[in-house]
Amino acid sequence: MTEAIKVKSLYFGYGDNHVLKDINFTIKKGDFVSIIGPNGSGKSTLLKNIANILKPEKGIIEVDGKNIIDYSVKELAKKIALVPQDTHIAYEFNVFDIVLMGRNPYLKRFERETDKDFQIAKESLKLTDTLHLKDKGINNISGGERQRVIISRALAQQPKILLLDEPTSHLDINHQIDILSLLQKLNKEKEMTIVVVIHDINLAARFSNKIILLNKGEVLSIGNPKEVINYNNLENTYNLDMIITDNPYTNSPYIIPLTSKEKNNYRKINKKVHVICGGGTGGEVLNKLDLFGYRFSVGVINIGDSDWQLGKKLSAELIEEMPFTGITDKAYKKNVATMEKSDVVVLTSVPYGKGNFKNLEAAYKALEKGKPVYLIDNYQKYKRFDYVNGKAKKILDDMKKKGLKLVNSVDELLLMLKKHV
Ligand SMILES: Nc1ncnc2c1ncn2[C@@H]1O[C@H](COP(=O)(O)OP(=O)(O)OP(=O)(O)O)[C@@H](O)[C@H]1O
Repeated sequence: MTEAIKVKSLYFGYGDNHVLKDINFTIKKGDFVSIIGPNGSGKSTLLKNIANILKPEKGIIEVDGKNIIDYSVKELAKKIALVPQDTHIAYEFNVFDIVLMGRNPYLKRFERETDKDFQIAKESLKLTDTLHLKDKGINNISGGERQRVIISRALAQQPKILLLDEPTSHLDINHQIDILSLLQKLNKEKEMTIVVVIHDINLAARFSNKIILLNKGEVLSIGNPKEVINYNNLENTYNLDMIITDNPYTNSPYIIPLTSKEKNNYRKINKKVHVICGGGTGGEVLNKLDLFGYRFSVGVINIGDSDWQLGKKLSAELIEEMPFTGITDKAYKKNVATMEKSDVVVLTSVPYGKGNFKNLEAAYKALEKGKPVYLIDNYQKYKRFDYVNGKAKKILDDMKKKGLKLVNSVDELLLMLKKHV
């Protein structure tokens, strides 16, 4: 059995407020899953359903292949521990006693904790760097310290699956990284399945292998960080303008939200960029040119190509060719004329074959006429990009000698483009 949690057609409502609608997903053993989504999208409610604190209206939740309603409370507590969002505790217990409560599922009625239980509680405190607080009252420590103590209580429970509702919300940046690194360690070394509700999308992308994006009580997207963190998913869900780039240190997607003021500032740029792309290689550059307020054209591009679709959505000027057709002379000439009217020409790392080679020739011509031409150079990622017997490589080498400017990323391109503004 590789499935830790399986949620099938789950519906849940608070009275008439139908919060979760037809939720379906599987979490595998050893997954590190982040649940993200705007306020009120149902994240905490989903977690509480999985922890059997709330009962679904409809649907089934299985843990380790068994319906959660078929577990006894203690048996389920040995499988799953929940760190709730609100860690406030009404009574004045001391920290150590609180963590020791994590051992309850392992004790029989009226049975006292053994040395082993005390040892496990102590180790759990050590893991979250809170052992020094063990004799303090739970309500006489800071919110961040209490959050770490409650995580220790969950660890003392020695669960196979750890559910955490915004475990970093009260933590300073240092402890945020500490706790997430600890979860990562438990995940890797003890194969503990981790499910966190988290607002920080960048942390979610960095630490988890799977993200569930909730919107209005439905799963809008599920997959690895690169599959879920994209413009379409996030702009619609959060109603926000943003830049999505790569975190160069972790190779995970990284978003920079923009205020409408920042966006409007970019809108003042009145320079025209012509982009030669295709097959999705233009996605990031077209989105960012649009966001930063450049006017841009795309071509020659086949109708139906994913970059053509994006260009159309962004209302770019398109120099088109019929689907699966090589570039005709007519389209080539139009492309050359469009480049002449542009301030800058940008080439993505698109592979060249017979069909699109004329685009490279047109760019060469523009460069020779003194037009600034940039290449976003990711060709090292390709096994092969030249399907015209070395002609594409030769023309690019010649262009480099004649002043083709190389940049490594779209962000670097944007910095360079500022010079032309
Ligand atoms: N105990 C409750 N009784 C009635 N309605 C509730 C209750 N708890 C949550 N809700 C409602 O259910 C919806 C989903 O809430 P939930 O807390 O699951 O969202 P969330 O995605 O975790 O939000 P946040 O990011 O703000 O923590 C909201 O409309 C909320 O007002």
